[in-house]
Amino acid sequence: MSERRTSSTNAVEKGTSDCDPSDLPGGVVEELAALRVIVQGTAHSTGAEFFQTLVRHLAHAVGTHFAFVAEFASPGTRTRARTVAFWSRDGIAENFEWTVAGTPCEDVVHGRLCHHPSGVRQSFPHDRLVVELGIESYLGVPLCDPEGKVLGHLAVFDDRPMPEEPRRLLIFRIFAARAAAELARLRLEWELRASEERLRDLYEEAPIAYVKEDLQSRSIRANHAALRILGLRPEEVPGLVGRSLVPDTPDAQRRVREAFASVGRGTDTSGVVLEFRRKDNGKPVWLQWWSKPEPGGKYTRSMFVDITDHVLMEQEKARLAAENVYLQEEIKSVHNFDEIVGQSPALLEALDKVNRVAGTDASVLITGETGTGKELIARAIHSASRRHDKPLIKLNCAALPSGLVESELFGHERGAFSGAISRRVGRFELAHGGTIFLDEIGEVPLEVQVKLLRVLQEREFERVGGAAPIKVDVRVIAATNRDLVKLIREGKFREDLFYRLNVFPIPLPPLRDREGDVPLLVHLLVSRFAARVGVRIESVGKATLERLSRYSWPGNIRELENVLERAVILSNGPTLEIDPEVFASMPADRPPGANPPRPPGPEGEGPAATRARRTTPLESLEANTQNHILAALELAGWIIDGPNGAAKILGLHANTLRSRMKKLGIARETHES
Ligand SMILES: Nc1ncnc2c1ncn2[C@@H]1O[C@H](COP(=O)(O)OP(=O)(O)OP(=O)(O)O)[C@@H](O)[C@H]1O
Repeated sequence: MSERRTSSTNAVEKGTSDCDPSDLPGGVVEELAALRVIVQGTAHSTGAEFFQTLVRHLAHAVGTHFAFVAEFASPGTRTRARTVAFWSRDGIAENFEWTVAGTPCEDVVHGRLCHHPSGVRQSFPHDRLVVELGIESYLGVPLCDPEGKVLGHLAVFDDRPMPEEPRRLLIFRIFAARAAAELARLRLEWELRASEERLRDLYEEAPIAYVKEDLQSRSIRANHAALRILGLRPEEVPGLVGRSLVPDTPDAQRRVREAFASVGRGTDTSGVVLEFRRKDNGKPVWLQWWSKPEPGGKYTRSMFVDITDHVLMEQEKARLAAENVYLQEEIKSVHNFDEIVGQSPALLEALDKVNRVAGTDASVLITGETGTGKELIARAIHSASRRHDKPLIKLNCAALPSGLVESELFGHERGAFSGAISRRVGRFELAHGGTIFLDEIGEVPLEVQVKLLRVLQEREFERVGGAAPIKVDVRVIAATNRDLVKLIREGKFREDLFYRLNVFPIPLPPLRDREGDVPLLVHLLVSRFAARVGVRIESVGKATLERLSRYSWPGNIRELENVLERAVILSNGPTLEIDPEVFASMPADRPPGANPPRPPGPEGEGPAATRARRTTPLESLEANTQNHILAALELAGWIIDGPNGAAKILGLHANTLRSRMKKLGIARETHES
């Protein structure tokens, strides 16, 4: 059939020019005429219009009042059919749908040509249309796709008999072949559209983001996931330069440069991690990105997934790791926070300031000679503040080469400078929610002082090599043994930073000004070292204690610690004695009544130190501690806890004091009796 049609079509095309139809046999002439009708009538139409033309011409060609083309109402079932074009007497009528069982179409839809020359009404008395129209005859043929699958059917019918006529059948078959071809084409078109729609839905609704862009990273198309992740509105997509969403940090720029270079070379980028900023709110997003150049080389197709949560987790891990390293360092240095010993007015005045400022968030500047307990005081302020359960992070600014102070304080991005292999979390970030203690603040390089000032004023900073500001909630405590006013005069310290830090100054007295504190410290430190070294020392020799009290201690408590630690290690009895030779060899010893010498270095130029002579009779460490606690209890009216309690005076935790009182047998009755 199709071979004949092909040759006939050619014949029609030729016939109009150089072939005389009267030379051909009769059947072929009929066929040619029918084909001409179809070709001319339907040449420029498709779909519904095509079928309407077809049924009109068919009815005329075979001489019937009625003709239709029908398809199945629902694909996959043959129980119901509906017309796609219906010719009724002298015009196109409304399409209709019907159940094929019990109608002349029933056999046709099952694949058989069916001709009822007459008697249709009698044979199908329940077919409403047949009865209504008074149908007498019927001719129907199935319409099949090239694989033989029935897609629908073509039928002509009439209220007059339709005798068997080869010519009519031939013409009918030609129309049927054309109708079948159009129906098959429509079906294919429909399937194509449906699959395109499915693909579009898949593309649009895919959980993975897809973007098509040119080699300058101008986007052409983006699916919903891409819009959602990048914070874009659909109308912002065409022409948007993807690179404009990459932050201006060395690391982010390098990554995107490398990714684009490899796409430009025609290679895939598989799974690179890129950092972007959302278009709508500038928030950072991290994407794992795959790009593939299109075969033409002009566009790339990219897909990406949002891994921001994962990256943030990694960063938090890095922060915790940094915190861990920091804490490990901290653990190595033993702190005795609750053991601020001393009752000299100079120390009590400093402790009173600690109490007053601890509860506020004010910056504190602790000044004093080396070894006077500045760090101890900083820790005491933090412990008594509302931030006590958050970290206290310390940085000794003098312990680092000046080039590293900035990155140590503020962290750095990967690749911020040569050697910055990975991103580093700075001490300010570690201290978030807590306190940062900047020891030796006078050593901070001028360029870093600017950044410090910004944190103090605005509570934000940027990592070295980073563009995005990082907000922090950190209380700053700084300490120095240098004369900052002098440094300001010399142009080495910023005045504005000084005033910001100096909101609440706490000057710590040197040990030589702490009248009466040396014996207390001696007893505390000797018992601490004895326990550590594992020796039993019950008292300190009278002469030794006098010498210790007389000495001017330019290195303050740290120097006292060193001397006592050495003495404890060398001790050979329950009474600690220090050879007078040791004092003779020490630079700052002074005879009783003599003015104390000034400590070495520029900071020694301070006010003349007061004399600190010790006249306490020799007693055991235990007795001394007992007396000391009793004195504090008396002073506090036997109140242990609270701001004016004995524990506060002694710089001890209330529970520690209670357990010591119990151990030493101190009770109020004892006092009252
Ligand atoms: N009042 C005190 N009671 C008990 N121990 C103290 C007291 N003050 C300081 N110390 C001890 O003295 C040592 C030195 O103190 P710290 O490190 O706080 O001094 P610093 O002023 O910060 O020193 P530097 O200026 O050298 O950094 C520490 O071991 C500390 O525990």
